[in-house]
Amino acid sequence: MTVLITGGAGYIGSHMVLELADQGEDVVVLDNLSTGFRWAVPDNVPLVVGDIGDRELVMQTLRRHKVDAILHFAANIVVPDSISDPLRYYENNAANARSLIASAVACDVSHFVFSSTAAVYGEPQIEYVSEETPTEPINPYGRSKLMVEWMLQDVSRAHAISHAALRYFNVAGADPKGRTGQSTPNATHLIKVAVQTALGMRKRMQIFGTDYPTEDGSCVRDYIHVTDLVRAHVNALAHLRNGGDSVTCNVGYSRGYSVLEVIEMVKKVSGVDFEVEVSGRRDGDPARIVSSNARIRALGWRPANQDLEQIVRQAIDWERGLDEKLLRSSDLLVA
Ligand SMILES: NC(=O)c1ccc[n+]([C@@H]2O[C@H](COP(=O)([O-])OP(=O)(O)OC[C@H]3O[C@@H](n4cnc5c(N)ncnc54)[C@H](O)[C@@H]3O)[C@@H](O)[C@H]2O)c1
Ligand SMILES: O=c1ccn([C@@H]2O[C@H](COP(=O)(O)OP(=O)(O)O[C@H]3O[C@H](CO)[C@@H](O)[C@H](O)[C@H]3O)[C@@H](O)[C@H]2O)c(=O)[nH]1
Repeated sequence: MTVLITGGAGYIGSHMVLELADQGEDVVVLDNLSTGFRWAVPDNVPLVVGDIGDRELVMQTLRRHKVDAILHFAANIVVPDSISDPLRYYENNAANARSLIASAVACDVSHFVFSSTAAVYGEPQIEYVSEETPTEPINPYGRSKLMVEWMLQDVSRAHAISHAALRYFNVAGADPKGRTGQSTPNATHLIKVAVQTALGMRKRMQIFGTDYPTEDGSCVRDYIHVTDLVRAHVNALAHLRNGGDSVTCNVGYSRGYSVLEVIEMVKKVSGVDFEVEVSGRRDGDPARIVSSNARIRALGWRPANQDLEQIVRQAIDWERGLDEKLLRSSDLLVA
């Protein structure tokens, strides 16, 4: 039994590859390297460079490697880009996912684990978001992900394929052994931006709003370490392989930190009092979004890396080594 990991050369997917390879699972990666890196896939893991929307290539890969499960990470992920170029997001995140699911059904793949997002909830006015909270996405990114959840629900009813939709909260941190991490050059995520500012790669950073109805006025998020996140996929896959029903689960720590708290932590860990300016609110930011994680815990998931200080320390360590890694990588030379 082989697991196909789409987007396995990207940030989260490359951690998933390492986790499964460390466990001795047979893995194959499909990635078009649009935002991923060849070096992020270990040499002993087969990498098929191509697109999830390429039916022929996908079906050939599924058959050749006798794939029984797909972990589908490949997508476009920048919310503001999804607003300025919605059709690209519907094409890649929804239409290409439809094509991938069709290939999976045609090749009798048994299980499908999908990278969904807390963005499907929109702006919930609730302290802890459960999977029963209404899904009201407010941008094309969140909508494109919700469409795939719907497709999977219908397809799992009609065909012999079970699925898990995992709604990630805010993913951060890096592989504790330093093998991979968040490498996207222009990433917009708070911890990445704050770390880059601490390391002098940006002159200053902005806080998008301090007038929210939260304790200190800045937005509150549920930051989850990427290694705990990928372990949730291991639990979800085991559940499906043991004959469990299709399931939708939040994956977060059920604990919120404000933007100001995160920035303070990055300053403390880096020892650099970098420049921060308060600017206006960013479009589409909910004031607070924190998970209830009872359902994924019921599948046996137990987080192990909840310490924000540790998450930030590993993000800093990774960023420090990244420049050299990018310079050495053939991806950059090709670009
Ligand atoms: N990073 C977060 O905080 C976060 C939060 C919620 C959900 N997610 C979801 O997790 C998944 C992984 O995100 P990430 O942060 O690792 O992003 P990423 O950009 O680092 O990884 C995406 C990978 O998919 C590949 N890819 C994109 N389109 C493809 C296609 N059509 N065919 C083949 N490969 C393709 C890219 O080259 C890249 O390697 C995404 O589905 C994203 O929506 C991420
Ligand atoms: O330079 C920055 C960057 C971010 N923020 C704030 O920090 C918070 C977190 O922002 P960010 O790290 O961009 O994450 P989110 O917008 O919460 O979205 C992330 O988390 C979602 C799940 O909750 C995923 O779906 C998205 O892909 C992922 O980008 C928000 O309040 C932002 O306004 C700043 O103040 N300054």
